[in-house]
Amino acid sequence: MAPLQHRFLKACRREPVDRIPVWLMRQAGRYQASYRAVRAKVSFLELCRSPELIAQVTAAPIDEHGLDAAILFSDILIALPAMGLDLSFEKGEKGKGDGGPKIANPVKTRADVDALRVPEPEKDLRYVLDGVRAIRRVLADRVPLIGFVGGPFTVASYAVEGGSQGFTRLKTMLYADPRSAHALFEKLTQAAIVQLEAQVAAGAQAVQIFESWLGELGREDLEEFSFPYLARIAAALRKTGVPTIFFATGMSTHLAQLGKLGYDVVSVDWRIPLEEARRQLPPEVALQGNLDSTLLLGPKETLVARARRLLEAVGHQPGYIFNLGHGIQPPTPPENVQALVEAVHAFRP
Ligand SMILES: Cc1c2[nH]c(c1CCC(=O)O)Cc1[nH]c(c(CCC(=O)O)c1C)Cc1[nH]c(c(CCC(=O)O)c1C)Cc1[nH]c(c(C)c1CCC(=O)O)C2
Repeated sequence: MAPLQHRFLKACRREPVDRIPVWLMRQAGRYQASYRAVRAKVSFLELCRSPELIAQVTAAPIDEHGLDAAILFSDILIALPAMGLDLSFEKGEKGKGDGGPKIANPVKTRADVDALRVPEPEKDLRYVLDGVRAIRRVLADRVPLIGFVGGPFTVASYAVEGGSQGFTRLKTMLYADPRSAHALFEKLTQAAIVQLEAQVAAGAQAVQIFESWLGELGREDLEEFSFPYLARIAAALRKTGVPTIFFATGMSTHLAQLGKLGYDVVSVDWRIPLEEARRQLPPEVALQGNLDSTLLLGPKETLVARARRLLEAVGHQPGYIFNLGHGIQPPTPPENVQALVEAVHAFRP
């Protein structure tokens, strides 16, 4: 199929589609036996640094479940080592859940911020871009490839806290040392732009910004510390010509503002009825979301009924991409992913 005619790209541009496109955040991951088999042999970072394995795990959910878009297998923290931060992923301890990211030398002072380097993607992150090129070869235009980076606030939360341990240090920096916070967001904005430009140049056909934890901020802080940077990323990406998707959680109270940042698609979480999100976003912005990922744990009948409700609510208007409100949870039965994709494709827009 001609690449621009894929239903996912058409929906991003708010053109009519034959079926509602569906892809799922974390569609390549631990709920799949094929992914667990790869991870039994290599660490998470080794996986992220191998172009061949990146292509293999990115394509697996397309082959296994018939999803309408692939998402680059990587991580929002992948550029931090090149920027000067010592990143590792801890192995999950038995009974303590999964291992999370850890940064041994988190950003604390203005000097730490100034020492951060903006990465040079073709040099520092060559394996990501070789991964993008390898995925395009493996996919052979069956479905489009989505590239991504983390949003400045979400990446900063790991860089400053040293891992997944809340937001107090970063938020304290906003109030106690706003100039350093701005300098940090400025660096992360530049890093986001150069990475996404390089991913598009290597073959990514759409891009998504994962700003997962932005819902931590209130309106005043969003206006000062986040929206200007997000708008700059959107403006830079517009020049690349590929559709742009903005994703965050906990942001349902700010949809009118998010709709003005310049992204083609806004992805919303499960906290807001989808038809309400549709009314609050400007008509020129497409909508993605918003099934609660817990529904994928079952029962299947409830999952399918809830998916149909979303489709009936917004699927008859152009500009809708079916997705979850956040990532797939590792205990998800693969047959439920299959049932969900079939239910979305059975709907007539
Ligand atoms: C916050 C965040 C991270 N990474 C990401 C986010 C934003 C999205 C979100 O909110 O979930 C983004 C991400 N991480 C991963 C992808 C791949 C693409 C996809 O399939 O969606 C994407 C888009 C792989 C991954 N990234 C990670 C895994 C699990 C690693 C493993 O195999 O053990 C995967 C598949 C590890 C990771 N990476 C991160 C954390 C906190 C963790 C540990 C928690 C966890 O295990 O889920 C940082």
